[in-house]
Amino acid sequence: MTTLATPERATWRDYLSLTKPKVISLLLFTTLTAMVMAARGWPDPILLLAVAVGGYASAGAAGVFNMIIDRDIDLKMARTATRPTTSGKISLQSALVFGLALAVGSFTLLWTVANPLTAWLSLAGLLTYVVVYTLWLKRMTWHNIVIGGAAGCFPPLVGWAAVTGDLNLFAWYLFAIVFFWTPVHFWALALMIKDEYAQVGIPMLPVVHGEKLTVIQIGLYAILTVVLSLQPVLLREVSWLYLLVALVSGVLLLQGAWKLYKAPKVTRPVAVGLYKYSMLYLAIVFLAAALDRAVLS
Ligand code: HEM
Ligand SMILES: CC(C)=CCC/C(C)=C/CC/C(C)=C/COP(=O)(O)OP(=O)(O)O
Repeated sequence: MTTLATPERATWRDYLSLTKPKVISLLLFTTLTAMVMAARGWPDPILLLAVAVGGYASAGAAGVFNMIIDRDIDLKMARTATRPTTSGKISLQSALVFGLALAVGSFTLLWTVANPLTAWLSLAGLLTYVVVYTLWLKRMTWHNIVIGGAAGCFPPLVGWAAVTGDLNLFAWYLFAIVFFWTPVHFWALALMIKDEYAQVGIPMLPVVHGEKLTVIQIGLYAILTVVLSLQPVLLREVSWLYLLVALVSGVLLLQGAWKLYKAPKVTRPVAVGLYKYSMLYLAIVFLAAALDRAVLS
């Protein structure tokens, strides 16, 4: 007698993995620290909680839609091959319902507890990631990261708008810091997995123009990131504490990029080092700005 294999049931962990929780942890960190910067101290705890939940749900929905759209290429890359959308553990329909529920829930929560601007900014981040990056540019041009990377710059605007109901020049500087940081973060990683991208035909910079040009671009974007990160000091939005931290962590970022440039050949430890440090760098800069504005002003 033959027994029919029953498909493995998806658990809550599978659904959680669709939201890319590790990536969201840093996105959300930029949102919550931007709230502290805007409030110059602790924001209202109910607002903080609503923005944390709404921000997670919005970025999570973006991750779900990305995994639905990209399941053909995700299946062929070792890093992404076991995602529930590629293994079939979560059906397309279930993923779609989950993503839509997160997106609608997030928009409603942010609109009602924060304000309409916050809800719209969050939706703009989601749409930039899904439509501009995933659907439009990712498979078309190596500029995908620079232009599509704007998606990841919305979280600090979301946090700022939730507290103030508005945006100012300083909030846009936070956007710009993440904007110029993203290519450093992503291309350092792309250097290590360029063969996988080449295999599935994704035109990431190291695949299209090689390692040397990628390393030069990483250096230029690292310089722009550090220069931009110092501008809020000139605007007197932050003071000596932030200046000190941004300078030291910025020098370390530049050092990482320089090490990559000087190496005769890109080696995994150097690229991994910069990739990992890039994430610490962003967290440190945002934390320093939040502390500076909360404690020193
Ligand atoms: C277009 C923009 C971006 C692209 C294409 C990108 C791409 C990636 C990729 C492919 C990974 C590897 C994930 C894995 O190992 O499965 C990664 C990791 C990560 N990214 Fe990004 N990223 C972008 C922007 C951002 C932004 C704006 C943030 C946060 C502010 C961020 C935070 C992270 C974190 C925290 C990780 C580590 C996740 C882990 O350890 O598994 N990324 N990114
Ligand atoms: C405010 C708001 C909702 C903002 C959303 C911002 C957002 C979700 C940014 C995500 C960045 C990211 C993980 C890109 C990787 O995509 P990939 O397709 O290149 O990576 P993969 O190969 O791991 O799927």
